[in-house]
Amino acid sequence: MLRYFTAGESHGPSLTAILEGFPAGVRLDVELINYELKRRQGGYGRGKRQTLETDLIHLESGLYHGQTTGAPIALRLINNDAKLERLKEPIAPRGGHVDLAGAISRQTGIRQVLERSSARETAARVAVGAVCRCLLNAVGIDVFGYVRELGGIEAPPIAWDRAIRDASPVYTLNPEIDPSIVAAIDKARQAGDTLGGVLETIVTGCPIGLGSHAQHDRKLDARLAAAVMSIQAIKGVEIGLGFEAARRPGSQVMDPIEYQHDHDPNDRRFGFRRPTNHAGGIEGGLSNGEPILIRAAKKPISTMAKRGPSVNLADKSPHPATYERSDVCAVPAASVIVENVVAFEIASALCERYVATSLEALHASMQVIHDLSRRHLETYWRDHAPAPASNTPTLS
Ligand SMILES: Cc1cc2nc3c(=O)[nH]c(=O)nc-3n(C[C@H](O)[C@H](O)[C@H](O)COP(=O)(O)O)c2cc1C
Ligand SMILES: C=C(O[C@@H]1CC(C(=O)O)=C[C@@H](OP(=O)(O)O)[C@H]1O)C(=O)O
Repeated sequence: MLRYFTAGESHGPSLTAILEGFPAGVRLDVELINYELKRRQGGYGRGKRQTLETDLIHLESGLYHGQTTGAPIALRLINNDAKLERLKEPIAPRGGHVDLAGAISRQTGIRQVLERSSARETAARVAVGAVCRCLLNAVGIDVFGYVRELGGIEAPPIAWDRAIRDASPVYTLNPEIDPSIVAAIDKARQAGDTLGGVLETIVTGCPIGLGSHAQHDRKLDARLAAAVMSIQAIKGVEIGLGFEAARRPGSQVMDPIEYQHDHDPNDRRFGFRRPTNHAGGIEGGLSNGEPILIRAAKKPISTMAKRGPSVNLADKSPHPATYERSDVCAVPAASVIVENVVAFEIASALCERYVATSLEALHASMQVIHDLSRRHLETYWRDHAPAPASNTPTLS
């Protein structure tokens, strides 16, 4: 199992993450990690802060000649806009933020709680996820995300192609590609308002059996949902059809099972095919070999230039919520964050399933378990199939 912690305030000197349990022998691709960090900083609608920060990874432990050693990996990101001690205390808590509940429950000012709950922290989580991608890439697992909807406008379907995704307006500041979404963000900004959206992430190449059917906190869907829900401003998570499944009869939800006899012996699905993937690649808490589909809803940014109603905490009189420099839309950034927290959860489930303390051990263990499963499929039901006229009781 992998685990990580993050530390750091939004305007403190730096963000730190410590990742533990990561296998030895993985070459960490610093360019890939910095690319993910850069993608998180992008997208149309972000505020001035992203022009001040240049998120570059500092790998401070757990490496020897560029390869992981199996020891905890410490990751650090420097905040250019570090000015925590000079920032003013907000007087009117912002709805939708930790401000009021945090200050009351911790007996502090608002500043002490908002600095830590800020989504600046997600830079550290993306760095952790990007490290995990280095492991996933080595075993043929890919995690890919995109914006599905923004401000109620459906984004054009995006091909599963990185070049196309990265050229999309939701990841760049190029307004020509999807003018309606860009116009909606501009309109919200002019009105002092903000926009949310819907994100989709797809994991391909997952072997069958990540997660657990046997214990609540090890189910893969539960772990993914918790991880995605823990991202700032995410308010809904669906796997596969999600809420749509509740509206359909069973016959339009259950994915048929088919078998391809002439499949490749190394096929991670052992020849089984599902013509639909309404389950989103997870059944009974286990990955089933189909692409894992996760959808997340991001609420609009709560800090609005037009300032919602609040209360002055000094005299308790009505007062507009404190406004600080803020994003108008961070939906594209949230998509990158979802991808990377998902990458961590998949890597963690992978290390757990294959008891991997090194990349070499992971490869070997994946092969051994694959061969074992093939043999099992060939022999178990041949040896255990009930006789045609058997009296074996069935449930009725
Ligand atoms: C990438 C990203 C950027 C964000 N930027 C802002 C921002 O500039 N201003 C703001 O008020 N909230 C922003 N948020 C949302 C807040 O962090 C979040 O709403 C807040 O911490 C309260 O948490 P909750 O919405 O999960 O309850 C951002 C969220 C994400 C994921
Ligand atoms: C700093 C980041 O996002 C910040 C997340 C955030 C919030 O309240 O969540 C508020 C803003 O902070 P600031 O007031 O300093 O501009 C965002 O810029 C980042 O994503 O790197």
